[in-house]
Amino acid sequence: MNKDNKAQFAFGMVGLGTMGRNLLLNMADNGFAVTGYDKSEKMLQIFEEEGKSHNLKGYADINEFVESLQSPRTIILLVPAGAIVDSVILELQPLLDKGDIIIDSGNSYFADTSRRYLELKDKGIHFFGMGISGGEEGARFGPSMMPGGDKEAYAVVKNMLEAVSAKVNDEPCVTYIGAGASGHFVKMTHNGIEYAIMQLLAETYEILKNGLDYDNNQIQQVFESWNNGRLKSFLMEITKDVFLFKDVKTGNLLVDEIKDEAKSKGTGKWTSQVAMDVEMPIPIIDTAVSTRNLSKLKKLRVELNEAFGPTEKIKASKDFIDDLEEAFYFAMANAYAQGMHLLWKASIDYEYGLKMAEIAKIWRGGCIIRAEFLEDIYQAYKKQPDLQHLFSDANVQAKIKKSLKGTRNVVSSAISAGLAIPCFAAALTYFDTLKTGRMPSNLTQAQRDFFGAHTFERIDSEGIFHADWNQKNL
Ligand SMILES: NC(=O)C1=CN([C@@H]2O[C@H](COP(=O)(O)OP(=O)(O)OC[C@H]3O[C@@H](n4cnc5c(N)ncnc54)[C@H](OP(=O)(O)O)[C@@H]3O)[C@@H](O)[C@H]2O)C=CC1
Ligand SMILES: O=C(CO)[C@H](O)[C@H](O)COP(=O)(O)O
Repeated sequence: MNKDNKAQFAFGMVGLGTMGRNLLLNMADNGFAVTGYDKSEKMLQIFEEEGKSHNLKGYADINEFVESLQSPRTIILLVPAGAIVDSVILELQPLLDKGDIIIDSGNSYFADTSRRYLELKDKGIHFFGMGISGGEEGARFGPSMMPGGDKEAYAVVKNMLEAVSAKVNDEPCVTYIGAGASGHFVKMTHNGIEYAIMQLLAETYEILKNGLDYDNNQIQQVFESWNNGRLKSFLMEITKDVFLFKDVKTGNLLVDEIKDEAKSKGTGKWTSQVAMDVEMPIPIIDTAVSTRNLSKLKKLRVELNEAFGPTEKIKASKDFIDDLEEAFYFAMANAYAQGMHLLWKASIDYEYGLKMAEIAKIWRGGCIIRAEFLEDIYQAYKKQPDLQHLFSDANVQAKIKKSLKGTRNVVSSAISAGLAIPCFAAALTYFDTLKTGRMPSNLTQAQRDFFGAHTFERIDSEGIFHADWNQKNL
């Protein structure tokens, strides 16, 4: 540390918890001069201890922290989303100069990012939202990052972000996402897909455990074999390992000792809420959010389980595990397709200018939803940048077609046995609806017009029509 020159660090981090500390250490590993600020003394100590081989420093005083940064000051926030981000910005603002940069890298709600950008723009401070994914390990050794908004400020940090990000085929898993709050919108959608895939893995576990009576060891083997094939993904990989992890307290497998009530921090819910706002159907993600909420109704579930009785076993054919692999592939593909479709629509409605291929490309490494299948998504949008829906791509279509038979067998067998597979079922019914040339929605329109004079359109002429349904024109 150079004591004669106070402003010695190139990048500063506010929040030295799981993500902030590890990203900062990653930056230090890559040769960047970094400093951090956290109100927790404990976090500062851990940070300095873990980073002792580097020339870095942590501050408990925000004034000293800001003074230690070179101009233009570049400060990344990795604090809990919501009011804390506003309070940190409020503390920083009087200490900053025009041209300084704040990057919010937490899971902030995208509308908050738009508001903060405008508030800080008035004061001459650059602000942009940047989603980050990869958890603790990703932050430490290479995350996927989704910066969007202020292009001028992005140019200042581009090289650093590319250096610290994950790499796939030597290409960085970070790119300029688009205008406005697009970085946080894309990260929110990433998390929506994350919820869907996690729920599909949970339902697969349910089928194997309660439908087929597999023990944890057998379940682990199924996931392990799938992870060596086209279903290879980060979530599949960690899930297979969960089934081997021993509880220190009981010596049993830890998974069996964990309560069946799933918590959430909000990004999945926001994805569903926003999808409703922009009228994009993403029922697998919606169902994954609702299923976490259903899991919280433990007392009611136990009461109704006693009232209605247990589920039955699945009468499995010898190829059932192969069918299950197809069903997982099918439902997973639908989940990614729904997320991408939402991004396609948001890009139009919010004028984000998203490059869909680039998004798939930077999700192939570093992030929680990284998966083999993202290569197919990347290639599809690379070939056709304006592709509305992933399932219009010929390569994806061919693969989906091949997995349909197994999917129908798994979904119908599980439903017949009374097993709860909400996301598998949502995937299949979404797909079947999407490929219905003429839906029964003409009846919905007739009903709306009948009870509320809401009008309808006709197939044989342009215009808006209303019928006097009470005349009983039978
Ligand atoms: N964990 C993950 O896998 C991922 C998290 N994220 C997002 O990243 C953000 C950070 O998450 P994560 O690192 O897990 O959270 P942590 O809780 O581990 O870390 C947040 C840190 O910020 C500190 N902090 C809180 N308020 C202030 C303040 N006013 N000034 C300075 N420091 C403060 C906290 O201190 P204290 O504990 O004392 O309050 C804590 O050390 C969140 O938005 C999260 O959603 C994004 C991707 C992955
Ligand atoms: O952003 C993440 C990964 O990409 C976080 O891990 C995410 O916040 C987890 O969400 P939840 O707590 O709602 O399951």
